[in-house]
Amino acid sequence: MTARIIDGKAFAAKVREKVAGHVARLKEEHAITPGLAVVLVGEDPASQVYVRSKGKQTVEVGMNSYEHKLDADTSEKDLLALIDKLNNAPEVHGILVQLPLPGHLNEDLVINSIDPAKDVDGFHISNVGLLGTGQKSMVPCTPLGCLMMLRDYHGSLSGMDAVVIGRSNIVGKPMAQLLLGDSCTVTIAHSRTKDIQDVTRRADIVVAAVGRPEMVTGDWIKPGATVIDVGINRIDAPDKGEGQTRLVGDCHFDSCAEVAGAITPVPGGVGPMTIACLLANTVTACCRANGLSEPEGLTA
Ligand SMILES: NC(=O)C1=CN([C@@H]2O[C@H](COP(=O)(O)OP(=O)(O)OC[C@H]3O[C@@H](n4cnc5c(N)ncnc54)[C@H](OP(=O)(O)O)[C@@H]3O)[C@@H](O)[C@H]2O)C=CC1
Ligand SMILES: Nc1nc(=O)c2c([nH]1)NC[C@@H]1CN(c3ccc(C(=O)N[C@@H](CCC(=O)O)C(=O)O)cc3)C=[N+]21
Repeated sequence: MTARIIDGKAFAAKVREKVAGHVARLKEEHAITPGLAVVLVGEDPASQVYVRSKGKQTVEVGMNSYEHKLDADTSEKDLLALIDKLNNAPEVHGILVQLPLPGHLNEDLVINSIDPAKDVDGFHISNVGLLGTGQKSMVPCTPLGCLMMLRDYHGSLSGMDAVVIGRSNIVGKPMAQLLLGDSCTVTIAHSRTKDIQDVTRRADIVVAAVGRPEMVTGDWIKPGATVIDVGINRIDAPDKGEGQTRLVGDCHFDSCAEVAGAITPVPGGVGPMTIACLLANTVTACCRANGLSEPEGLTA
């Protein structure tokens, strides 16, 4: 079998188009421009790339982008003061604090200081609790993007066996909640899972969010299953020349694609959908903040 490739890049472009349509409507009918504030502490080069690309795409869909770059040694007090200012700024509808934060900053404290209504990452404990109890919330962007692609490909996910590899608060756990919400039978695997290949081989859907380059190989996959590769790993690529690197996922693409029914590539899979969902969440947050009906099909 050769898997169908789920084109996250093309899907993300469609989501951004929808978002742009809603932004135009908000501007014309209500004179409101949605605004997204991104806070970056420190100078991690990978984070800088993401922040730049988020800012660019935010502007491309017609929203306002506010970038706040703080020194790596910024105090917790100063960061919390900035978040407080953004919480109270009416032109800011979404706030994202890029993770990971430098070690001296308490991530939980910082995230929980964001107004939950502006928490477009969906990481605030209130949003986590709302998602876990099936109530309306802000849904984390990466799992939301995965869910959109799965729903688009399968239609209904009801009754499917899904295995999520990874139990982080930002990907694995919310992904499992969303799949459960769509009535999958969900298993969460992690570094202590025994005979993990046997677990994944039973799954109709495998979502890999591990952070280990190409760990999941074709023999882990049931023939015809759908593989969603969340991993973003930069590895050395001496074949491309000295000092060159390439991006790979947590799944070994070629061997998985031989067995799977469908698979997302890296790059061009989950990554672009994550940013598109961030923009979607910002529009949703803006509509809710203004008591307007929220766009359909852009949230879970
Ligand atoms: N495409 C996108 O938009 C995004 C991509 N990512 C990427 O997704 C990946 C995961 O990110 P994140 O969730 O933040 O990572 P974390 O490091 O927070 O979590 C990794 C999870 O994988 C588990 N794990 C580690 N090693 C193994 C193993 N050998 N077998 C089984 N499970 C294992 C860990 O288990 P345990 O809990 O037991 O330690 C943990 O639960 C990374 O590659 C990251 O770059 C992340 C965010 C967005
Ligand atoms: N508060 C917070 N929210 C996040 O959502 C968040 C974060 N912190 N910290 C870092 C991770 C990582 N992340 C990615 C987003 C897009 C791509 C993406 O677009 N990737 C492209 C390739 C980009 C490249 O070439 O480097 C692709 O997969 O095709 C990747 C990774 C969001 N994260």
